[in-house]
Parts: sequence; structure tokens; C-alpha cells
Amino acid sequence: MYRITKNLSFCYGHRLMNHPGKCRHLHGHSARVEITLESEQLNEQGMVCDFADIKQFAGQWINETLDHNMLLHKNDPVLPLLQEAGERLMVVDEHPTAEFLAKLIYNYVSKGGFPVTKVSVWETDSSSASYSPA
Ligand SMILES: Nc1nc2c(c(=O)[nH]1)N=C([C@H](O)[C@H](O)COP(=O)(O)OP(=O)(O)OP(=O)(O)O)CN2
Ligand SMILES: [Zn+2]
Repeated sequence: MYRITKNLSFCYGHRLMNHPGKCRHLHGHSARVEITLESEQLNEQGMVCDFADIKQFAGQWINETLDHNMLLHKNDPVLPLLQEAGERLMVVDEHPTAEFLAKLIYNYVSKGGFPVTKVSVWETDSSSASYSPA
């Protein structure tokens, strides 16, 4: 089995409404995403997939959708205030954790036809969450 990983990065804000500690406050991360693809065979270029193609497909979407966006749960009481102020927001049905982001990015890359097996989101240098299908 061949396995490749492409790292991308983006910045975002969020908060975790039910968090008992500091993460219930609005804050931001400069996150790193690891996208892992696997294949039994290599293509005619000797690759699982060109790193540049993953960057083009996933990186563009991440930049347009997540980068410098504020991710908030649909029930977050701060939403009306930020909406009224014209802030850029992404309202989500689930708590905007690293786990949520890993699955969101996995699903996008998978639907794009890439043989993705795992996506990890590093929120900080020491904390990451991964999603891979069962
Ligand atoms: N399983 C998860 N736990 C936490 C998440 C998450 O998305 N999934 N998110 C947060 C906070 O948003 C934030 O990422 C804080 O993380 P943490 O590792 O606690 O950050 P620190 O910089 O304080 O880490 P230290 O290594 O302790 O300095 C919280 N938990
Ligand atoms: Zn956080």
C-alpha cells in the first residue's frame, strides 16, 4: 500500500459553547491539516496523486470556506450580534471542534474522488483530531 500526506494550513476562529474551560470564549487557531491518501497502485506518473492536485482541490476550498472564518454552533447566542456587525461567519449544526473539521474536510476530499483515508486537524502544536471512516 502506498500512502501520501499533504499538509495545508488555515486560520479560523471559534468557540466551544459547552466547554467548561477557556475554550468557551471566542478564540482563534492557526491550524494545520494533514490529508492522507492511499492506493495499492501508482498512476502513470508513479504517484498516488500529485501533491499539487490535493493542494489545488482542498486548499482552494479551505481558503474559500474556512480560512479567516468564524465557526459557530447554530445555537450560539453570540450569532445575532456578529451577524448584525457584518462579520464573516460559518454557522454549523455541530460543535466546531477539531473533530468536526477533520470530518468536514475528509468528506469534501472524498467526494472529490481522491482516495483519502484520513484527515487530521492540528489546532495547536500539541493537539490534533483525526477522522477516518470506520
Ligand atoms: N477533543 C477536543 N478537545 C478540545 C478541542 C477540540 O477541538 N477537540 N478544542 C479545544 C480548544 O478549542 C483549543 O483547541 C484548546 O486546545 P488545547 O490543546 O487545550 O490548547 P492549549 O494551547 O491550552 O494546549 P496546551 O498544550 O495545554 O498548552 C479544547 N479541547
Ligand atoms: Zn479552539
